[in-house]
Amino acid sequence: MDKILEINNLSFGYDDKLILDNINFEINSGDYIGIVGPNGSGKSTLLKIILGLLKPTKGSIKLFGQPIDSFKDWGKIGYVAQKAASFNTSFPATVEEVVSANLYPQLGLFKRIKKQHMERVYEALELVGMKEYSKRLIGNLSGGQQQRVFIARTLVSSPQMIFLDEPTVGIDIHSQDSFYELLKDLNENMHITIVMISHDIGVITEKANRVACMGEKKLIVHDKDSDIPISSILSQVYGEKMHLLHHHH
Ligand SMILES: Nc1ncnc2c1ncn2[C@@H]1O[C@H](COP(=O)(O)OP(=O)(O)OP(=O)(O)O)[C@@H](O)[C@H]1O
Repeated sequence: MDKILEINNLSFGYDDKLILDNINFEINSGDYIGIVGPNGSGKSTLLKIILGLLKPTKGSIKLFGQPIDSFKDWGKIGYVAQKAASFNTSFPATVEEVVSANLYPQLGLFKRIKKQHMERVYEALELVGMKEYSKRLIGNLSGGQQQRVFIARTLVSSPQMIFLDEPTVGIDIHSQDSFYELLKDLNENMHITIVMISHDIGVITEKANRVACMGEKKLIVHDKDSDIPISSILSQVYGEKMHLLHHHH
């Protein structure tokens, strides 16, 4: 199996406050990983380090076999943030403009987008079921539809791995279900590796094939087919609060 992310002995702190303490973690091609953990445990910090936005204090990270410092192929890695609640209804960009904006890093800043590039945009929108909304303003769509557009936006760079940071916060339950169907489809049929941060342990344990649990500055990884029940790992990290968090839809 191809390792697409390798983290060795990683530590990180903001100023002198240690957040991650000697973490080891690997992601294989085709994984569907959920990252869970209490508020403030360091999930977003870990993600920012993996995306090259923060530098580790100690340890090493390899992306697709390459040390992160010399890694250039960022198109292989997609990123979808929390629901872009900040779009107001008159935000002046259409769906196809939002998606095609992600073509510029590949084209170079001053190249024009041509017809064949727009075909990729429409293909991506078709894949996420949003092609008919191409000309609509992004701010006029529901939260669930916007998240689909943001998936399409990452797809135009043909990513092999997509990170999502609490992508369904503020999205109604039916749209959440179809959003998870889309992720499953990307993972199983397009073989895109999915790494999703979520507070919803019920969803993560159901959808992901590995769960990485952040707590006490450490990351504990649980495989779906392991003999150890996931509840024992979660209760180490969440303690007494766990029964409040563990629910299924
Ligand atoms: N830029 C920063 N400077 C200093 N401390 C920070 C900074 N960003 C985050 N922290 C602190 O680092 C810790 C980890 O934060 P982080 O956002 O990574 O946690 P998280 O697990 O993603 O939390 P949540 O689930 O609430 O989003 C928290 O104690 C937070 O207050």
